[in-house]
Amino acid sequence: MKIGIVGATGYGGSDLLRLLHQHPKVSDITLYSSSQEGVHIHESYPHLTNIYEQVLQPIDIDKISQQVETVFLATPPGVSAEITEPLANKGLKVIDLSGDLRITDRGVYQNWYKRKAANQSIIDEAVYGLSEWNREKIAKASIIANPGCYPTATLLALAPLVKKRLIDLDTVIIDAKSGTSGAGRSPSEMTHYSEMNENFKAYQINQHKHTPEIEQELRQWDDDLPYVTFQPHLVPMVRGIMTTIYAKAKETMTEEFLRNLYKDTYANDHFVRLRPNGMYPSTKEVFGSNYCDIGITIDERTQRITIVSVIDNVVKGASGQAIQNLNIMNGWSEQEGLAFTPVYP
Ligand SMILES: NC(=O)C1=CN([C@@H]2O[C@H](COP(=O)(O)OP(=O)(O)OC[C@H]3O[C@@H](n4cnc5c(N)ncnc54)[C@H](OP(=O)(O)O)[C@@H]3O)[C@@H](O)[C@H]2O)C=CC1
Ligand SMILES: CC(=O)N[C@@H](CCC(=O)OP(=O)(O)O)C(=O)O
Repeated sequence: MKIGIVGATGYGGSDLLRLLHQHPKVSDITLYSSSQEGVHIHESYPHLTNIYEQVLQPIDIDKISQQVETVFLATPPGVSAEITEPLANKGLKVIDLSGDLRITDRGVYQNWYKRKAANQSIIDEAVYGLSEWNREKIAKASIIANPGCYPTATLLALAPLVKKRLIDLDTVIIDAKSGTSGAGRSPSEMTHYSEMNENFKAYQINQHKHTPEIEQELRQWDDDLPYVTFQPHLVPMVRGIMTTIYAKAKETMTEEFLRNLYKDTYANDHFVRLRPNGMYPSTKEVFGSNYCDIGITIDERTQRITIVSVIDNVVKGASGQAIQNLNIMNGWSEQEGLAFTPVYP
């Protein structure tokens, strides 16, 4: 299949290149850039030397439509809102890694992203690409809104409980920590070495744009949901997200019941792995991979449930889940191009 990547010079784009290199169904990749036309990709990323020889092409919708069949948009907010529609009108399939097409209510998007939303028709056409929970819709979709990194870790962790309406939703607290690659490649004051080395910060308290995305998806499963508390932190590492989620059980439940619920729910989902009783995952255990690892317990004294989930933010939180969705859209095995072990240590 002929694939295009817009934004290949960013972290999400370069990780797509890493994974697609060993994807058996992808033979031909064209790279597009808004700022580095004519430059070889390995000049921007020397680690790709002798692996990718492509020269970055300008973002010209007509040319893209002649060159590729499916295009990944690994671009900052605002870009997909502009270019998804013209690309789709040319018959291309689009997998968007940004947040532009995830929020179905334009007013909510504009409120949290502080920018103009995409046209409603293109938002309505996009399918939210949480692979494990939306397979049937993804299989028929032409446009995918790939989930945000924090929402991926959060929704996979909460889904079994929320779908069965087993927790009081106004007690949910999502305490999330991310490595700095989540902020992209462009230098920023928040993430540069002196700011982050030997440091740990909470940021965007009560203002993070992933809050409405998490609420929107949880509401599809339990319409009792008012709001959740979601709090991200930056930690001094490059890749990885850990969410520690606390929620109160509606009715008395045992540890055994809880474990069986998660085991049964994800029994056929290769990329979601449940830790045995008393064990909790750490970010290194999924580093560089498409896995989401989950540990769960209940304090039978307080009936408070604690769920710990980890992902690699760039892979399951972006490029890997985007490829999982490409596989589903094409009827290929979900593991194509993604079947490798995490990098450890
Ligand atoms: N990093 C992560 O962990 C995750 C990222 N995401 C989302 O994926 C998207 C990409 O993220 P990431 O790769 O980290 O970001 P980066 O900042 O690393 O890269 C974004 C790329 O977009 C391109 N770009 C910038 N402005 C424009 C423009 N006006 N038109 C077209 N292309 C443009 C740039 O390439 P060039 O100058 O060559 O055009 C740049 O390299 C973002 O929306 C992000 O929020 C989602 C989940 C996780
Ligand atoms: C550490 C860090 O800065 N992380 C980013 C999350 C990146 C992301 O997933 O953003 P999109 O929803 O646009 O895809 C943030 O907090 O904004």
